[in-house]
Amino acid sequence: MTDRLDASSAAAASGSPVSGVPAGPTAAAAAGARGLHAFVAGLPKAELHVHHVGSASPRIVSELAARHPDSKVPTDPEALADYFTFTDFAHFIEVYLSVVDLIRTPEDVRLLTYEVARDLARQQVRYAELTVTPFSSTRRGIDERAFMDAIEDARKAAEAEFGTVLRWCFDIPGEAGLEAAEETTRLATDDRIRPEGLVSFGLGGPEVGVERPQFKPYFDRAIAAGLRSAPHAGETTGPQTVWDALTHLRAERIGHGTSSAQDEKLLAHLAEHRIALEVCPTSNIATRAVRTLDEHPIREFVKAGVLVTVNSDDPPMFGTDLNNEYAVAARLLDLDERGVAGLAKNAVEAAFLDEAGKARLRTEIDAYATGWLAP
Ligand SMILES: Nc1ncnc2c1ncn2[C@@H]1O[C@H](CCC(=O)c2cccc(C(=O)O)c2)[C@@H](O)[C@H]1O
Ligand SMILES: [Zn+2]
Repeated sequence: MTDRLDASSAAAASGSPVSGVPAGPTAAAAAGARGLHAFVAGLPKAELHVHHVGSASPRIVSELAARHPDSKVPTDPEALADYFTFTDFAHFIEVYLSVVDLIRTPEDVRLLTYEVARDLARQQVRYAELTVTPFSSTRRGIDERAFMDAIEDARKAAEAEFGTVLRWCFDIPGEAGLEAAEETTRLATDDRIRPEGLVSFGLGGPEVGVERPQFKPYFDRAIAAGLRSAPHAGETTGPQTVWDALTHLRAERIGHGTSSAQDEKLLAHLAEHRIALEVCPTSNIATRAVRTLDEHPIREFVKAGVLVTVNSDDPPMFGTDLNNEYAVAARLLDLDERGVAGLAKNAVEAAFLDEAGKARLRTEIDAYATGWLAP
């Protein structure tokens, strides 16, 4: 499909004003691409779909692997790149869990979290909602109180030292079933244990055979406790999974939602109700959820007026980072700098952040884009 959107319609559809023009297919485009990468690198950003363990850098993973020689995870960063090559989604989960197995002490948790925050700050990420799976750590023997203290300690240090604001999304690893759902809900709603930075509740892992409606009681409890709902859906299964997340889990945002493009009514519903899709282009290719980037449905989403946010999911595992995901989205949507700034502002609109915080981020993005584009 080659229905290329020009920057104006793309950015307009994505909810932000633009007067930019699409880069032409010439040397100017090459210069523009270089300029665009530089623009993205400095652009203040918010990231809404990025996993805690999935963000462990090769350096951190190899350091943790060295601490645990019994692990099959390579200690050599180069070998790790091969190790992070997946044949399908199930293989991705298997590799993901082998990294989860490396996180064995509260010190491992704090080191991981602080370094992830450092990597986000390096990309000018001012605000990130990090998806954390506490069940996977508590069931592996990490004390729940120590776990919460470790992530909160790193969160506060990151805000003080990097200026990056972190919030948590606690997600249920759905394939682990209702035991995991109960434990995750308890950790997310018990005021004696839930961390101050917790804002949302999610559902991750394989979708095949993991029907969303069964988790309704747990999402009801989390929402009643003031948490926002942002489950994965439509990543490796069809649009019905997205419908189920909307109707049974009262999703306010959808992780991936890739298969939404197969259902016109669903696209219209998402657009009408401003339910953001947390789009992670390279993730979808790496896990084989989508065959090639040119076949990625992000253009259909924008064309349908859906609120599209750009995210990295598990960046080191997918050989990417958030800046690269913005560059990929800009290429697929044929965006200039103003259009890319519009994507950043989409993430601010969809963030589970108070209005004052959103206003600050919007001002930062506008000031940066204006400064960049000034003659
Ligand atoms: N793109 C992604 N799409 C979906 N999820 C993703 C993605 N990236 C990262 N995740 C994370 O993968 C985990 C999967 C954990 C899991 O399935 C599982 C199954 C059985 C037992 C246990 C256990 O811990 O004992 C865990 C989830 O927690 C989720 O947060
Ligand atoms: Zn994810």
